Parts: sequence; structure tokens; C-alpha cells
Amino acid sequence: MIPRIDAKALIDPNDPGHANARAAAVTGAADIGFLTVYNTPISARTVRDVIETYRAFFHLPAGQKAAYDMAQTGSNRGWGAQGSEQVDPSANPDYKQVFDCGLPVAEHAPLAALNLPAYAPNIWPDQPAGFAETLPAYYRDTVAFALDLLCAIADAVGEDGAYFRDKFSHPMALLRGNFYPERPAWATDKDFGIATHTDYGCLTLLATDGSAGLEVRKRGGGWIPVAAPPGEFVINFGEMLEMWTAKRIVATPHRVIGTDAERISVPLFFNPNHDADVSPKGGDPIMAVDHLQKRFNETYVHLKDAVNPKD
Ligand SMILES: O=C(O)CCC(=O)C(=O)O
Ligand SMILES: [Fe+2]
Repeated sequence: MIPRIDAKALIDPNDPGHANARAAAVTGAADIGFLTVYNTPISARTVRDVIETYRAFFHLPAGQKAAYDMAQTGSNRGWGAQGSEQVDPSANPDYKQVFDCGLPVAEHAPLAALNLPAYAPNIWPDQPAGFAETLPAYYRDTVAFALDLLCAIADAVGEDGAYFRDKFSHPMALLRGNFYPERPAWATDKDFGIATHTDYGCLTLLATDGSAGLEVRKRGGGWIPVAAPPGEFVINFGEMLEMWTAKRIVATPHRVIGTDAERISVPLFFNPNHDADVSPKGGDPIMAVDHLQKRFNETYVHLKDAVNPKD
């Protein structure tokens, strides 16, 4: 069973439900690698708004989205077409589309000067109206919520929660809209909305439209479906946090096969500062930006082709 946790009780040490919420968080983070949260500071209405904003963009004709295509622009921000990412080398590239944005680096000149793809300036399409207002506001609010959750969960598993706080002062956090059209008629057993993978970063705060689709791999084999309505979130943990905590917190594989209904999900991949050392205590240093870029190079089809040309 994936625990469903009162977010306020988990974050607030004075809440009467704090001890219970912490215990459930330990099960979620240390055993399963997934949990869901309710009673969050992000309203259902806000999440519905964000989802409909992405939907309006994804429904634009491909020709209009092409101007923002990461494979063309080379930026780490903007649109990823169907087939632009292959998260599992033994599966075909995913049939989802994505749109990515991140930290507003224009407000952080020293970060922009680093010239790292993880701190690329955001790219905002002209349409739909409101895109460039709705998403930055959601980004700001979810980054703050994700940090509170991460510190509380780290603390619950026996790490020093406060230690993590300043490692996220300029996070390489990436906000993504995932668009799953209905499962294509041509899809084979090697085709997925998103094939089996673990997330790369620390904590993923996933909003969905409430529909089914996401499945979590069980330790003993088999898959468990997980869903959360708008305003509630699915939380899972990525490779960096698994390394950083020496597996006190686990990164669990998951996938979306897809159904005959369109589906939108909105993960915030809460990655730390570029120079955070995410190695376990006593290990050789691993810079967060190096791990992230390595995983981008392994999954984005246009980056793979650049590193490993086919002809
Ligand atoms: O769409 C979902 O529910 C999950 C998406 C996901 O796993 C991802 O984007 O990493
Ligand atoms: Fe994922």
C-alpha cells in the first residue's frame, strides 16, 4: 500500500498528526519509494488551471510547437515532441510530448553566467495566453512546497533535514508538462507513454488530472497503480537522493503504458543546486549537475545522437 499522508501534519512539527505522518513517510520513502499527500498548500483549482494551460499548448498544431522544439533549439527548455526521449534503452522512445521550464535565471545573473543547460533561460510560447504567468507562479509555489516536504521526509528517515535546505537555494528544479495522447494504434509492447525509469533528482512532486495511468514497480515484481486528484500529489524520489542518503530513501521504477484517454501529468523534478555534492558520506564527490547532465545525455534522443552519431 502506498501511504497517503497529511502534508501539513508532516511539515508542521506542532501538528497533532505529526508523528503519524512521519511514520507513514518513512514507509513511503524508505520501503516503497512512493507516497501521496493531501492537505497541501496548492489548491485543486490552481492545479486544474495549470493542467488546462498545458493542454491548450499541447493541442496546438505541431508546426506551431516546432519553434520551441528542444531537438531544434538545443535548449533544455521548451517542447519535446513524441519520440524525443528514450528513458529505457530496451523500450522504444516514449510516445508522450513534454514541455519544460525551470528557475527564472534572468533574476539570478551569476547562474545565467554559468551557461549550464540546467540553468537555461525559460522559453515561453506566445500561445496559449497566460502561459508565461501561470507556470512561473506554480513553479515558485511548488518549489517552496517541495523543499518543505523534502526536509521533513529526510528528517523522518533519520537524515538531518536542515542540512538539505541550503542545497536548494538555486535549485535545478524542472517543471514539466507530460502530454499522453490516447495510446496509439501502432503501439507495441515496447511502446509506452513513458517507459520504465527512475527519476534523476531528489524528490518529484507530481500533479495529475486524477486519471489512472501511473504504475509503480513492486519490489517482489508486479505493478501498483497510483493516482492523486488535483490538489493532492504523488511524491517519489530520484537517483540523487538515493545516492545522497545511501539508500535510506529509495528511487523506485515506474511507468505509464497509456490508455484510450488523453492524460496530462505535471511533475516538478526537484533537483538541488548545481554544485551540491550528492555522494553518500565518505564517497567520492558527485556534483548534482554532472549526474543530471549525464542522464539527460542518456535519454534525450537528440543528445544521444550527438554523442553517438548513427552514421
Ligand atoms: O505521468 C505520470 O504519471 C508519471 C510521469 C513520470 O514518471 C515522469 O515524468 O518522470
Ligand atoms: Fe518519472
